Amino acid sequence: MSEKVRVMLSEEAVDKRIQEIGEQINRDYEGKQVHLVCVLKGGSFFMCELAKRITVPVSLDFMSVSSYGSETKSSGVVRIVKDLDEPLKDKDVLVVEDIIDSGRTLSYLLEMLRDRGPKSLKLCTLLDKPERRVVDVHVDYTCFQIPDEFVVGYGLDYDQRYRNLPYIGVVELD
Ligand SMILES: O=P(O)(O)OC[C@H]1O[C@H](OP(=O)(O)OP(=O)(O)O)[C@H](O)[C@@H]1O
Ligand code: HPA
Repeated sequence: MSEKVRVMLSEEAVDKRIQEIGEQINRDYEGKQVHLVCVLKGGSFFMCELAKRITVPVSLDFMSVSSYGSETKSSGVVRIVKDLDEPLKDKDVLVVEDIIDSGRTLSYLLEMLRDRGPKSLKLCTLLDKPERRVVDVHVDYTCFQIPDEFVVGYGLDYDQRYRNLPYIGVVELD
């Protein structure tokens, strides 16, 4: 059996939309410094492209989380695998993610980060699959809402592969 990737969102479409979102962030954060928090691994490609388009002062930090074992996955409890290097106290924090699916990861993570006392806390995602939502999450910036299909590329993986594709695609098996 071989795999093919069907393009859902071309590289040009993704780049154009990231530019638009970057401009919106520049307007919203005028006069401030935005502290971007990247959720690894998937968020890293989007974070880099977004950061290049932001013209207000930017600082960056990275964290990695994983759901607890399969039994508790549906509880949405996440374990910090790599924590942030810096405190969030009094910072204007913008969490950058590749995708919001059930909403469990981000809902839990945002609560955890809010407890660290940022001045503001917002969420920016490359992709959102609203049909899959189980837990409500307020998303401040969404590049694309997509249908309920398993996507790869731009940081998103299928069994750790395809993260490096410069577009968003759907893996199809022949
Ligand atoms: O809304 P949810 O249903 O919680 O799903 C979204 C989460 O799943 C993906 O991460 P994943 O665990 O695949 O990690 P990765 O970024 O390292 O691939 C994605 O990056 C989000 O963090
Ligand atoms: O569609 C997806 N693709 C890759 N990883 C994911 N994690 C949640 N949804 C997805």
